[in-house]
Formats: sequence, structure tokens, C-alpha cells
Amino acid sequence: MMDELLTPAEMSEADRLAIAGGPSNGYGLMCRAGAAIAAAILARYPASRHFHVLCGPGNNGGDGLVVARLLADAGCPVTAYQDDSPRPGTDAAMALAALELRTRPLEVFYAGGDDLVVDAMFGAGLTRPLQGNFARAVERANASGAAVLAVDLPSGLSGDSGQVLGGIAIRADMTVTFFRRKPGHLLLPGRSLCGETVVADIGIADEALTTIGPKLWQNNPRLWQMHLPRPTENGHKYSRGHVASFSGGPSATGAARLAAMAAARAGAGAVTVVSPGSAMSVNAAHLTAIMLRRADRVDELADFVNSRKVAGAVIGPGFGVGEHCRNFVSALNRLRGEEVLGLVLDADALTSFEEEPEALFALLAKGTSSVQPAVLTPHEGEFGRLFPDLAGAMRSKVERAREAASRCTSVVILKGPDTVVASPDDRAVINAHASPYLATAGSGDVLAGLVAGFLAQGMPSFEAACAAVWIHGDCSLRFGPGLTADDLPGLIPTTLRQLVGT
Ligand SMILES: NC(=O)C1=CN([C@@H]2O[C@H](COP(=O)(O)OP(=O)(O)OC[C@H]3O[C@@H](n4cnc5c(N)ncnc54)[C@H](OP(=O)(O)O)[C@@H]3O)[C@@H](O)[C@H]2O)[C@@H](O)CC1
Ligand SMILES: [K+]
Repeated sequence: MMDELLTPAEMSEADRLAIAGGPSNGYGLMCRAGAAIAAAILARYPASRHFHVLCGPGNNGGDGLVVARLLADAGCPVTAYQDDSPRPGTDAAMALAALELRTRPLEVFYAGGDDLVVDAMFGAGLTRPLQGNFARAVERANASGAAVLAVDLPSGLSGDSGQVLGGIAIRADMTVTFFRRKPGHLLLPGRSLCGETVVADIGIADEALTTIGPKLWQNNPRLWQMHLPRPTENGHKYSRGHVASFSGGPSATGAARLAAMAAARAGAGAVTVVSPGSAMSVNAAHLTAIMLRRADRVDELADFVNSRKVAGAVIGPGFGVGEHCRNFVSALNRLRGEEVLGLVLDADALTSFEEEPEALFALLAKGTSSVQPAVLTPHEGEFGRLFPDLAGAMRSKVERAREAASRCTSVVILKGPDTVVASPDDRAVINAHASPYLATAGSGDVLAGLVAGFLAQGMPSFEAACAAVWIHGDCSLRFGPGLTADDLPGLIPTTLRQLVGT
């Protein structure tokens, strides 16, 4: 499985383990890395007019020096640029000694539109913003119109967070990294700066992962496909999970119906929209396969959940912010402890706790040892209301989601073009399987309903959340332009059929 994502620190541990295990030493690994890059260049950009290799002072630069040597050996017109020679005795110094070309200073670098620029300035070891000749080389490479291939990471980009340190980074057409991807290849803006990312095998054995024990993956069906619910021959509608989706007042009913439809398409055997009395007629006018039940008060809600074996609940979309919402969330959470009730909190159910997030966290922490964690599905705005100190881009999105999941003892789906799902047990995924067309009103309601649908069928919370995010994204990729949230539920069966069969 290639879905593990390694932080730069974990990658250097893999590097260390590979060297300790032999037969390659550090320079051997660098030569393999350089060879993988040179092979990618000759396969993808063989007709470049000139090959410019920009080398930094560390091992990323060392990889570049190996690339320059191999391209020169292959007869390519190549110039290597480097300001400061690597420290004596390092692998990069060995790579420089083996290079038969004289390197030129970075300040003379200039590329034309038919050239190829190899960015080997900084990779995993970037510690601060680019300045001086490095920053100017980045500007010239980006403005040149030449194709750009980045070694390991585009220079200026943090492999940990996907953020640009100091506002300037290489914009690559292709990035070749080693052994496994890093979070910065998938998190934004990193993903868009990398271009196509290719992972090269440089001889590090997969066993290194057993020692490192990474807990971050690229979202992929391989992680959760075996947990997807499959109906049994003798199942009936309630044994396939009954989901309740909570409607707002008469002018805010559509979101709950979207969530309800998604839960049904996820395979829940029965779905009920639970509506305030004031919105019963509006909801009734728009529902067919989905059932409808009135509940204005907490006791009516509890009656319904207990008598109709509700196994999954989604509350928040269109529900309305305030005390009534807090009371319903609190009641559902109590029932989560008593019954086997999967709970999804979205939108207004999150915003309702904006003034007192600690109250929500305390609520959700109760009795979680025997029941599945709840799933919270905030976008960045809602996330910032519950976790104001974790808002903004100062820390990696993965770290922020993990910290939030731990605080609220729940699975957190931090939505966006690079959605992160984090579990209170520290597991996390980054999702890159979605179309930008998914950013459309109501799309989040569908996602929340999908999660509830899977939870109600007994899927564990983290896997249900990851599956819902990926399937939601897959639907958007298959539909493309013109997508509305109303289209999404109808697209779910085709994706599910590919994952579970017929
Ligand atoms: N791990 C593996 O398996 C393998 C890794 N390999 C390769 O090694 C790369 C990692 O190498 P690395 O650790 O030497 O880091 P790298 O990115 O070259 O930079 C460190 C140097 O840059 C400096 N520096 C930092 N920021 C700066 C700035 N803004 N402006 C100026 N200077 C700055 C920093 O100086 P310092 O911060 O110490 O002062 C230090 O001198 C990795 O990306 C991959 O390509 C492969 O060879 C094969 C196997
Ligand atoms: K680089």
C-alpha cells in the first residue's frame, strides 16, 4: 500500500533505517534518487533545449548534482547552479566531486521557454523563507515559461504543512518524491504547486514503515472498503439502519432532506426527516421514500429514537442556531450513550456551541469508551468558531484537525478542497479525490447524510467519515461542470457499486 504519508521527520527516519539496514549508504540513496529524477526527465522532457539544475546547499542540492551528472552523461546540454559548496564530507560534497562540470552561481541563472528547470534547491530540510539569490531564482524559474521539475518538493514549500514559507515557492509541472508522499504534496497550496507528483522507489524497504508507524494516509478505498456495509439476505429495513435527519423551520427544510436522501443512498434501510410541527406540511410536500415525523420537544425526539430504533442521526444543516439546537444535540448525544446511535453534527449544530465550545466537548466526551465517536463536519468557518485558537494557517491542517478531534473526542471532517479527516485516536487522512465543483450550496448536507447513513449500518466512525468524503468526491469528479447538491445523492449508487459490487 502506497497510501501512507510521511512527514519530513518520518522520512528522514526511513532514510536512517534504510542506511542502517544497508546495503546503500547515504550517498548510495542520493545516487538512486538522482537516477530516478534523471529517468523521469528523460522520459518526460527529452526534447528540452537546455537543462538547468538549481542546487541548494543540502542533500536536495546533492540530488540535483547527481541529476546534472547523469544528464551530462546522457549527452544533454546541462548547466548546474550552486552558490555555496556543500559542507565537506557530506553526501552532497561527494555528488559535487563526481560532477565533471563547473557549477555556475545562481545569480546567472536564466531559462528560456523551451528549457527544463530542475529545482533541487530545498526539499525536506527547508527551515525558513527563501531569500536573496534563492528567491530570485524561484522568481525567474516561475516567470520563464520553461517546464519545471521539482526534486522531492518545490523549493519554498513545507513538506509538513503544504504552506509556502514566506510567500515564495517554485511552481512545478512535476514533482518526483521518494518512497512515500509527504503531507505537503496533498495539502493546499502545496498540491497545486507540485503539479503531477510521482513517487520514486529508491530502495527503501517497506518494513521501515513498521518501525515508524505512520498514522496519516491519502484517502483511498483501500483504507475502508472492507468496512463498507453490505446487505445480508435476511436483513430488513430497520436492520439496515434507520437514520433521522433533523429539519429546520418552514423556510429551512431542504438541507435536512438532502442529508436524508444521501443517507438513504448510502444504504440505510429507513430514513426519517424529523421536523418541527411548523414545517411538517412543507416537508410532506417533498418526500416520498423518506418518512416524516414531528418532534418539537426533546421528549418527542427521545420517544421517536427509542421506539423506531434510530441508529444514525444527522443534525445541523438548516436546523437553526440556538438553545433549541443545543438541547436536541444534547439529547441525541445522551441517546448515543444508551442506544447504538451514530451521531453527525454539522453546520448549525456546531455554530450553536460557538459561545461555549467546552460544553460541547464535555458532552461528547461522555461514555465514549463503549460507543462510536460522533462525527463533526465543520468547514473552516465553523471550525474557527469551535476552535478559535486552531483557526488560520499557522499550523498544518492535519495537526489542527487532529488537535480538534482529540479535544472533542470525535472524528472531525475539516472540509475544504483538501479535506482532512482526523480521529481522536490520532489516525488521519487527507482527501485529494474531489472536484472543485463540489464547492456548491448543499454539498456539505449531502456529506453529513452520507456519514450518518454509513454509521447507522454499523460502520466505524473514522472509516465511515473517510468513505463518505471519498465517495462524495468521486460523485463530483464523475459529474463535473454544472453539479448541484441535488445531483449528488443520485450519483452515489454508481460509485458504491464499483466499491461493493452489485
Ligand atoms: N530522506 C531520504 O530518504 C533521502 C533524502 N534525499 C534528499 O535529501 C533532501 C533533504 O536533505 P536535507 O535534509 O539536507 O535538506 P535540504 O532540503 O537539502 O535543505 C537543507 C539545507 O538547506 C539549508 N536551508 C534550509 N532552508 C533554507 C533557506 N530558506 N535558505 C537558505 N538555506 C536554507 C539548511 O541550512 P540550515 O537550516 O542548517 O542552516 C541546510 O543546509 C530531501 O529533500 C531529498 O531531496 C535523497 O538524497 C535520498 C534519500
Ligand atoms: K526542491
